Amino acid sequence: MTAAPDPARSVPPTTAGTPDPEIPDLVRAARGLPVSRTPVWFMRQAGRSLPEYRALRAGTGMLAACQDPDLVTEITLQPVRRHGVDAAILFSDIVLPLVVAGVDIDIKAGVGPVVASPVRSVADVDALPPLEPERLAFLQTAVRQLVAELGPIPLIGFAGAPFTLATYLIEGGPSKEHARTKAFMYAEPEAWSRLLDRLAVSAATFLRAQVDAGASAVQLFDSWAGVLSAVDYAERVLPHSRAVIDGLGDRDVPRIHFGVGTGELLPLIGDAGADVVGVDWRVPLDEAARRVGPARSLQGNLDPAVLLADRGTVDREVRRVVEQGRAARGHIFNLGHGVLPETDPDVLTHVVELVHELTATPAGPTTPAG
Ligand SMILES: Cc1c2[nH]c(c1CCC(=O)O)Cc1[nH]c(c(CCC(=O)O)c1C)Cc1[nH]c(c(CCC(=O)O)c1C)Cc1[nH]c(c(C)c1CCC(=O)O)C2
Repeated sequence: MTAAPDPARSVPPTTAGTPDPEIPDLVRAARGLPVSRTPVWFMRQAGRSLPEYRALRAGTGMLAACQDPDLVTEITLQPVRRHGVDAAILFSDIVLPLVVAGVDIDIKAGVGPVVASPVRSVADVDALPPLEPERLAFLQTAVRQLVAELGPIPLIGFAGAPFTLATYLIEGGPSKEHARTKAFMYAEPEAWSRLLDRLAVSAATFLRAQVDAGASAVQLFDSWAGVLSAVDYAERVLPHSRAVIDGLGDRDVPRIHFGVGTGELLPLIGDAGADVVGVDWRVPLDEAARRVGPARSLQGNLDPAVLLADRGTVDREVRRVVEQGRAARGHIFNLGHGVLPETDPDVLTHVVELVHELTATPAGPTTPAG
């Protein structure tokens, strides 16, 4: 599916004394190693912007599709074939571990996850069923099929972080202010901590299942963490997100950690244990690199709405993100949040080509930091 690795590339050792030219650019960028060109993928690349996705999904509910290994495989591959992105992301959803464990959740089209009985008390927390790893056999089948089909292209596994999952469980569905969630966090600190502990355990189980079946990297989505102050995030959320990442043990895969509106939290998001901090469009990548420090790479951060503008604007903004990304230890090009459903897929393909063109190094690898 991609060109054979270029033997002329000199790839530094990743483990003492063993240079490995087989390591994909995504993994190298995540580790701050030289890349042949900046890797690109898009959050929500598999989904409603693609007509072939809408055709395949017709008549199948979102959660049913996520539990059908053949559908998961095909939907995950669609954007890789069409756009030539440098990574696939497993077609699934952050609420899937809860659904598989037996929590009554539906994903309503155009709305998002809706929880039948929201969590509002300690008793509700204790009643949440645990996720038995054996119930993830379908997911591991999908991952194995994908790894076989993808060849050298890495598959990113993912999970929802405890805070973001807690917002759905407590609110009962999507919300803007997350007021009930915060009220529960302040009023019931012990129940809160117990809830996030449980969510961390199931997120870690979900990630391990994907990595053990062959995923090459993982992303922890804490999409809504940006609604918290740095102090509350540090004290009441970060330890639980760290527990998810620590739950991967010594599995040697890069960890990407992302949230929206997290400008003030960027150093903490890194501290929770990420190799790569995902950044939305609000903070330019050179400034994000200063906030995160030299020990981590960055992912992001084109505003998804830019893709709805004219070609000149798209090109200018892509160039800006690429240039600002050079300040980071390593840069994985992405959007600042998911692809909007109304995006023209041809524009996504164009962005992949442009990023590759702007960052290709025919004479050999570059070090993004200079
Ligand atoms: C918060 C969150 C959710 N799910 C996810 C997050 C974190 C990322 C983010 O912040 O966007 C993660 C997610 N959800 C989905 C993926 C698949 C992989 C990918 O292409 O990125 C991933 C990584 C598929 C999906 N998840 C969902 C869809 C759309 C459902 C459909 O096609 O009918 C897809 C493709 C549904 C969903 N699920 C959720 C929402 C808010 C929605 C959108 C509701 C809507 O607009 O319809 C919860």
